[in-house]
Amino acid sequence: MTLVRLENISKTFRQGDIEVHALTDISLDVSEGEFAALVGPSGSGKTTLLNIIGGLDSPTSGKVHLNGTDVTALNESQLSDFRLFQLGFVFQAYNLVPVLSALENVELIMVLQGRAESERRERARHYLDLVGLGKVMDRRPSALSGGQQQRVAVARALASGPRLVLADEPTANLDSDNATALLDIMHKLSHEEKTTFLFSTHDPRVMERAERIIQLRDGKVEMDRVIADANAV
Ligand SMILES: Nc1ncnc2c1ncn2[C@@H]1O[C@H](COP(=O)(O)OP(=O)(O)OP(=O)(O)O)[C@@H](O)[C@H]1O
Repeated sequence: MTLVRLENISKTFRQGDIEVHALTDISLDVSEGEFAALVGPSGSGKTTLLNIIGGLDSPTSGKVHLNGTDVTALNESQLSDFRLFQLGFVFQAYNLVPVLSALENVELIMVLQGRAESERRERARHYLDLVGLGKVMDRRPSALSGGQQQRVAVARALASGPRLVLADEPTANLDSDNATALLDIMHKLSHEEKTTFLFSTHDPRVMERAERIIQLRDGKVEMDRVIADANAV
């Protein structure tokens, strides 16, 4: 089933008299369960595309359909609800709240979703266990390594029950071993939880683990290749 459908997406940024064509006429589909990497040189449009799919930015023209909803037609309050219930985000900077424990950080989005405390706690523990942090869930982010903090961010994204997880350079601040370990965890979760992942990366070792590679250049899709069947583990 198609989860994301991009139709003729273009994005132009204007800086004074200068126009930057960040994305030009991008059309592509992402199916449910895919584990796909968005790759391409710096400035090729990866972040812009992820932001548009995630409703954090709007295209200059074109449409984004996610799970049957025309994201580009939503107003601000519909968009924030949509993001809260349908999407999980993992950013380059882990974006954890420093005064909260790992467990409380994972619970936070579920608080906003209005989930009951017992359910929140149970889900947060479950996902922290799955990412291998069961023993350190009471620690604050400052007492965790970078790799562990990013695993908290992955647990947080998944615990909210999203249809799609968008990850912008999730391994950019990690060394190679931590980067591959994080990707292995994301990959495992994408199969076990049947969650769709779309992540951007520069890292060749991270790219190797993708089941589909969408390569951008100058704001256009230069190559789009399925490496493995997303349903085969
Ligand atoms: N807010 C903005 N205002 C003006 N230009 C922008 C803005 N955001 C992005 N751009 C431009 O759009 C183009 C695409 O940028 P984008 O950040 O999407 O690329 P990227 O592939 O994610 O790069 P990187 O790998 O370095 O993060 C670049 O030319 C960038 O300078």
